[in-house]
Formats: sequence, C-alpha cells, structure tokens
Amino acid sequence: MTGDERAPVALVGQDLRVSRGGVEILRGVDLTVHGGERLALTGPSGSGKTVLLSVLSGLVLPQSGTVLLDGRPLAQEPSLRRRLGVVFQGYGLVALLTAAENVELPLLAARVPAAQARVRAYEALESVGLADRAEHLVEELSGGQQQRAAVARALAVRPDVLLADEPTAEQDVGHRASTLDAILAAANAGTAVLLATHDPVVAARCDRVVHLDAGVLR
Ligand SMILES: Nc1ncnc2c1ncn2[C@@H]1O[C@H](COP(=O)(O)OP(=O)(O)OP(=O)(O)O)[C@@H](O)[C@H]1O
Repeated sequence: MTGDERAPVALVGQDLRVSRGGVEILRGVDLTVHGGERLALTGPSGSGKTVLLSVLSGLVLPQSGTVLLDGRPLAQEPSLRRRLGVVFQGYGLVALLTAAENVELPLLAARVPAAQARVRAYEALESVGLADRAEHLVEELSGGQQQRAAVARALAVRPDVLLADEPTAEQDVGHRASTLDAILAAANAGTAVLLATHDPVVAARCDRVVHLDAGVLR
C-alpha cells in the first residue's frame, strides 16, 4: 500500500438529457465509469462531449436524468463534487496566483494542512513536468503549461473520479505522453478516469472507448 489507494467508486449517468434553445444536445445518455477504469469519450466536434462532462461533474444540471457518485445523487449532495477532479477547456485557474497556489487551493478547501498541501501540489506539478514553473503566476505560463497546471490541480486532490476535457490538446508530443501518463496513473490508485478526446493516441491508451454522436452514446 502506498497510502493513496482508496475503495473504487463508480460515477453513473442515467438517461441524461440536455436541451439548449430547443435543440437536444444530450439525448438520453447512460454512462458508467468505474473506479480504476480509464474511459475515453470520443465523438465529432459539437457532439456533446463537453456538455456531458459538465453534467457528470455537477456543474450543469440536466433537464432530466441523474448523476450518481458512489450510488448517491450529485444534484442533491453538492459536497460530493469535492470527490471529483475536473479539467475543463478554459482551465479555470486563478491568474494572479502561482501554479502551486492554484494546485493547493482545492486541498486547502478540503482542510488538508498547509504544509501537506504544498508537498502534494509540488508532487502533482512534478508529475506533469511543471515543478520548475511552480512559483510562476498563471499569467506567466504558456497555454500548454496552464493546461498541465489544471491537470495537476485535479490530480492533487486524489479524486474518486477525474473528468478531463481534451487534457492534452495543447501539449507537444513529449508532454502529451508524460501528462497522459500522470492522468492514467491515477486509475492505479482507484480513480475513475474519463477523458474526452479527439486524439486516437489518447483513446488507444484507455481501457474502453465510448463514442458520442449527436448526443447519443454508441
Ligand atoms: N450553453 C449553450 N447554449 C447553446 N448551445 C450550446 C451550449 N453549450 C453547448 N451548446 C451546443 O451543444 C453542442 C455540443 O457542444 P459540446 O461543447 O458539448 O461539443 P463537443 O463534443 O465537446 O465539441 P468539441 O469536440 O468541439 O469540443 C454544440 O452544438 C454546441 O453548440
């Protein structure tokens, strides 16, 4: 035991439906990602991958359907969202904080002691090759570095579920491989990993691939 293993739990989406402006974006999606599993979500641009990840993360409420984490409904228990790590396309980093401070934020919110939060932040930044930029402000980082900082922030919380939208899209080939290694390694500790991707290299490294087509999962 490394001390990081945890009982794997599943994230389940049941009959998820989302409409915007009269257009159906998700048309009854059922999806389960199991603890320890690496699942790739593919599909053409506009097929609904980002919307599906937003719903599964609890950030967007579906018109109907349910998201369950460990059998409990996310919509009714918002605190469950602390057990999720998310990497979205805008990254959501705080520009006037350093990379390390950004990674520490959710740890401090989870009442991890400050010294421990710092160690975990550096470990996570190291895992995505960003330790040498840890003390730089986000606004001083390149787009690809910001993306890796967002990945580090999601990994540092040791989430039950990691939801990531194109988490290596801004990386060169070398950093794509190492960032993907760090993300996929989370599954070894029991994290359920769900990656939306257009990249066949990323999909090929996952255990399972599901395909979204015009809001329907195939
Ligand atoms: N807030 C919104 N209002 C209206 N339409 C939306 C909204 N958000 C998303 N959409 C539409 O929903 C569809 C799915 O969008 P989404 O971003 O989930 O696609 P995607 O599969 O992630 O695409 P990409 O691969 O290009 O990132 C698109 O047609 C998009 O225009």
